[in-house]
Amino acid sequence: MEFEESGIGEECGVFGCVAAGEWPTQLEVAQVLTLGLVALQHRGQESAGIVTSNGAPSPTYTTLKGMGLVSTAFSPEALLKLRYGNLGICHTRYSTTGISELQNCQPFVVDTLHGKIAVAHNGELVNAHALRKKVMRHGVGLSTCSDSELITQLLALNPPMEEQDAPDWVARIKNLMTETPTSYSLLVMFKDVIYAVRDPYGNRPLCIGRLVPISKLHSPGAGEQDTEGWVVSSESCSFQSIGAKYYREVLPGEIVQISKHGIKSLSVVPRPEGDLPAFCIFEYVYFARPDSIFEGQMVYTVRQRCGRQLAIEAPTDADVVSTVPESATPAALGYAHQSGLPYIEVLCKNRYVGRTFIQPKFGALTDNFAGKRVVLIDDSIVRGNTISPIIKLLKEAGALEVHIRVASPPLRFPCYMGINIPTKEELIANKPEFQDIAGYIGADSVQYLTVEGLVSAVQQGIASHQEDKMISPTNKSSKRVGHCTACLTGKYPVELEW
Ligand SMILES: O=P(O)(O)OC[C@H]1O[C@H](OP(=O)(O)OP(=O)(O)O)[C@H](O)[C@@H]1O
Ligand SMILES: NC(=O)CC[C@H](N)C(=O)O
Ligand code: SF4
Ligand SMILES: [Mg+2]
Repeated sequence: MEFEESGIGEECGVFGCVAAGEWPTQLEVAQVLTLGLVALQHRGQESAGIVTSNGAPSPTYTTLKGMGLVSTAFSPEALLKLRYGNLGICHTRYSTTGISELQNCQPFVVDTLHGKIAVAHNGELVNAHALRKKVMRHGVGLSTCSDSELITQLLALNPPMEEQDAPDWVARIKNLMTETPTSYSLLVMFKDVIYAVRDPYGNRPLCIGRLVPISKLHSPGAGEQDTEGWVVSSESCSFQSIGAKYYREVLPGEIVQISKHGIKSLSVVPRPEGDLPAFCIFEYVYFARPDSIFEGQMVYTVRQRCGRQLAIEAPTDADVVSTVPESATPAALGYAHQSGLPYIEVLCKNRYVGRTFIQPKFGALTDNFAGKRVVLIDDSIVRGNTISPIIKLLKEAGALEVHIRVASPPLRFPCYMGINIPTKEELIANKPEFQDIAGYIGADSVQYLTVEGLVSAVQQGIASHQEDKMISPTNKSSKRVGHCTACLTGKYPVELEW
């Protein structure tokens, strides 16, 4: 069998739920957690884990972990064990630090001076190596190579300013933020609350939703008194599958407490003076589900805008516009709309062929394009493994010309913040062949969206009221909008130690 990798690795998904009102709750917290996690499956398929708590003063935590997809990681019998949960957090993993095995599977649960905490993490610590040594110097033993275990242990450490008798979680989380600037979106469960945390750069997403009765879901009159519970998720797409209303995003550097009494913003930790937020721009380009909302805008709409911008920057003399399914479709529609060319489908994707299994992944919808000049849109070219066989297929099936337009700039640099990008040498944009990329992949022409074009397509939809919401009284630097583009530009949001 022949294998050839394509694309860039996903990331992780975190999800949490706290039942509102009286406990024990009537809300099926375990079911909400499982459904929420299934909706984040695109962010990681290696393993999954769920931890629930009954929320009592000396709480009982129930933990389930398994390898593979959410649907296969837990047996129905095992899920029954979670039924007394009044709150819980869960995680679906794509490993970046520490191999894909059960002991690295999240959430991590450790006992601290004040009781057990459970931690779910999306991201990757840029200073994990040095921090590991530092923590070990304190006499803390680490049982895995995972940076998420490191976060858990850092939270368990007494911060310098803490009192002995009661834990000060804000102080502990701030201490973590002092030790490591990025990249993490975290859910920390302690007894009867969940702390939702985004690093000061806001590199990874995190948002909050409100569970309301189905009858009130679409009613504008549904008020706080109708709240059945609170949910928190890497992406808002999961709210649709559990009947929750989008509430708001957790801000960069913010620590939000979620309890049965509601949502409370405890603090917003500032970035160093002058530093902009650095939300991963590739969430918009490729990772996120198109029905998710970031920074007040739907990912699908941003992808369409990228396609429109691409049509402005790289117009093509052609007959039809099409997509490399799945994720490039909104950009292709945007390109078609802007260029005035008709949009048609030229490829049929076999959804049962895995990411690394070379061919046949696509079939040609010959009748739609034989004898025509095709502009084919993809959202990204990474190694270049996907696009070449497609061009060959389309030409053999009768396309007169195939012009490739890419709705993001060439990827040239590795990511150290939670995404597995191939090594520099593996990236097609760094190879000598890139000088004649069209000839190399067999296209009639190839053009990419510029960095400026991508950034403007992303940022023009961030409404000024959204920008205002990002201002915190203590942190004027969070006033402005900013995105990480490091894999495209080599400009990392923080100075790297290697
Ligand atoms: O240049 P390469 O290394 O081949 O990778 C680039 C391709 O990988 C991704 O798609 P993927 O096949 O993951 O599927 P999707 O578009 O359906 O999400 C991306 O959308 C590109 O099409
Ligand atoms: N992709 C991620 O967010 C991974 C989280 C963490 N670094 C892990 O490897 O488990
Ligand atoms: S380097 Fe690229 S993939 Fe990594 S966080 Fe930045 S934009 Fe996202
Ligand atoms: Mg693709």
